[in-house]
Amino acid sequence: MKSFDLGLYLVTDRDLSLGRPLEFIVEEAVKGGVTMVQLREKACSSLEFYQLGIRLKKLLKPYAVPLIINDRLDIALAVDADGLHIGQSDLPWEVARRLLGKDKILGLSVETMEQAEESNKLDIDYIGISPVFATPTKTDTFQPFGLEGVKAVSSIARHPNVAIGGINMNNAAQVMAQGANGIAVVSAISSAENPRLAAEALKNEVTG
Ligand SMILES: Cc1ncc(COP(=O)(O)OP(=O)(O)O)c(N)n1
Ligand SMILES: Cc1ncsc1CCOP(=O)(O)O
Ligand SMILES: [Mg+2]
Repeated sequence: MKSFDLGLYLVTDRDLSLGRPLEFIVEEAVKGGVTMVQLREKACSSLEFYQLGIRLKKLLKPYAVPLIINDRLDIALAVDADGLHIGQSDLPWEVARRLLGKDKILGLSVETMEQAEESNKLDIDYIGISPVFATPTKTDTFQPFGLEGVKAVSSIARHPNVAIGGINMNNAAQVMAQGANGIAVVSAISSAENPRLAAEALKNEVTG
């Protein structure tokens, strides 16, 4: 059975990791309480993406933290990752599901209320509410949902949801209070001076 906890979801970005190795960020984050990890490296050759995936899979196995691959179904299959995260402009979810099989985790971003409603009909495992707030980490986004939007999506969503975009220590508790099942962050952990302490502090906000 696939089981996963969206509570505190780390999405990687080596460019925002202050020169530290990805493995260091990921392992410290997991020790601090991260429950899911997504390998999201936009400026990466296929070979490097594959090698990073293999290394992260090995690293995460003893912690039983799922590894999700961003965008690349081929890499998710090649490294036998726990799942794939796709957006509205990525491969169709049906194709991803067919090739991944029913036992892998499939996440889909929703950027509008209409997409959130549509996602209820799909054979996916979670939705990413994207973005909650505007963020310099990803600028090619739709209008941010804001806290009210997170509340509206959470109230209609049939799938578990994770909120993403501009989430940090100052707003994590408010995001959770809207009904989100978890928060996904890049910079709040990857760019923190101490990623383990940052993860611990965020986890406290999530668990209350
Ligand atoms: C958990 C989570 N939610 C949303 C996204 C954004 O995915 P997408 O819209 O495909 O954009 P890119 O990440 O590919 O730039 C995500 N990655 N993770
Ligand atoms: C990948 C992604 N999808 C929507 S916003 C975003 C980036 C979130 O980064 P940060 O947590 O640094 O705002
Ligand atoms: Mg994508």
